[in-house]
Amino acid sequence: MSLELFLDNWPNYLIYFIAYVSALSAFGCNSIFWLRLLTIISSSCFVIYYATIGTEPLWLDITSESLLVLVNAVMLTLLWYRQKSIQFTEEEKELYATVFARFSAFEFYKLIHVGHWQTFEAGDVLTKQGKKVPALYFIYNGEVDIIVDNCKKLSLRDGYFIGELSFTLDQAANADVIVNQPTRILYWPQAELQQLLKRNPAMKNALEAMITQDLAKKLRQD
Ligand SMILES: Nc1ncnc2c1ncn2[C@@H]1O[C@@H]2COP(=O)(O)O[C@H]2[C@H]1O
Repeated sequence: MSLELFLDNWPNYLIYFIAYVSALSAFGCNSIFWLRLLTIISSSCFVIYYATIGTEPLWLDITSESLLVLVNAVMLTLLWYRQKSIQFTEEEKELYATVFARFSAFEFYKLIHVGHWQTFEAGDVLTKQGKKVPALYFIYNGEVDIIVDNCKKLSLRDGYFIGELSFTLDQAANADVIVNQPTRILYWPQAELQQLLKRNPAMKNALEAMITQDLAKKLRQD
């Protein structure tokens, strides 16, 4: 390409460059929102490029790129509408903002949907050492005692998971866990949570990362 030709057409090449970089970035995105938005930007630029680069507009390319813009714009609108219609309680909003920020709003909604909120009273037993654990618990507000071989090892307060070991390793509980004051807990029955995570690999990764962080915090306490 001669310098003269390049200088004559530089706005077109710039548009092509933006389209190409946007498409590349879209392929590298984990977030469906950004993937769709970048695809819209990329395909819109390609439409302009194909409309202006030749002596005649390239109608076949313009049509296929326009369809990509249309499909992604519709899907993005649906995504926005779905996110907007999700309603969380005050407790759930706080949890989402502080602890479950790795999840998208819709993923968190699905997580909350299979979960149950309950206020446990002092003396309630969450897990029994050597017994199967029915659920994965998250302490929202309160305190529980961890008891191993009838000996209290420590107490855990807000922000800790309980039952994450048996959930991850599919084993019996390694401790009795007993609530020692009225404690607000969000819990997920193990089987239902496993099913949900099987259908949503991104959620599985996010929860595993949270459990890893939780275990690291617990190791520091020991
Ligand atoms: N040493 C410990 N420190 C913190 N938490 C513990 C400790 N031992 C047991 N737990 C918690 O008690 C739970 C008992 O059930 P899990 O073994 O599934 O998961 C265990 C942890 O959540």
